[in-house]
Amino acid sequence: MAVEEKPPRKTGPAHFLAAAGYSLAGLRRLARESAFRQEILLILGLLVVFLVFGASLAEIGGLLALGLVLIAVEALNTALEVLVDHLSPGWSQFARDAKDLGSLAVACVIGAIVLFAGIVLI
Ligand SMILES: Nc1ncnc2c1ncn2[C@@H]1O[C@H](COP(=O)(O)OP(=O)(O)OP(=O)(O)O)[C@@H](O)[C@H]1O
Repeated sequence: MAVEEKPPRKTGPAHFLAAAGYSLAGLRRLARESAFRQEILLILGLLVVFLVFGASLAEIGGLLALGLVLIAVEALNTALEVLVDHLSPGWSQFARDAKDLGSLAVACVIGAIVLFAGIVLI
């Protein structure tokens, strides 16, 4: 297997700009996942409900912060799925465990968001 040479490491402001570009590329990749698009709809839907019910700035900030945590966990879960699919094109127990654990992590954050929204709105 041919090994591609790594580009030289960037430092200082160039590193900061490059990292922002990598994150944007990650966001574009994540946007191809239907689960991610549904999670964004959940956050936006709850945001509208919070605004209609006159939630405080702190409550809206809490929702947005939890939404960012959900995006972060979904990004890591997608990274894990990409690796697992590459390592195990067929069925295997480790692939199943890894994907199920990733799903659990996402489900926990969605549970935290639903709990938070329930507490704010009740
Ligand atoms: N290669 C595999 N070997 C064994 N089980 C697998 C494999 N790929 C997927 N699974 C099982 O199928 C489930 C769904 O996997 P799939 O790849 O369809 O994820 P997904 O539904 O796209 O996840 P998400 O909604 O988080 O994107 C996994 O949680 C796992 O239990």
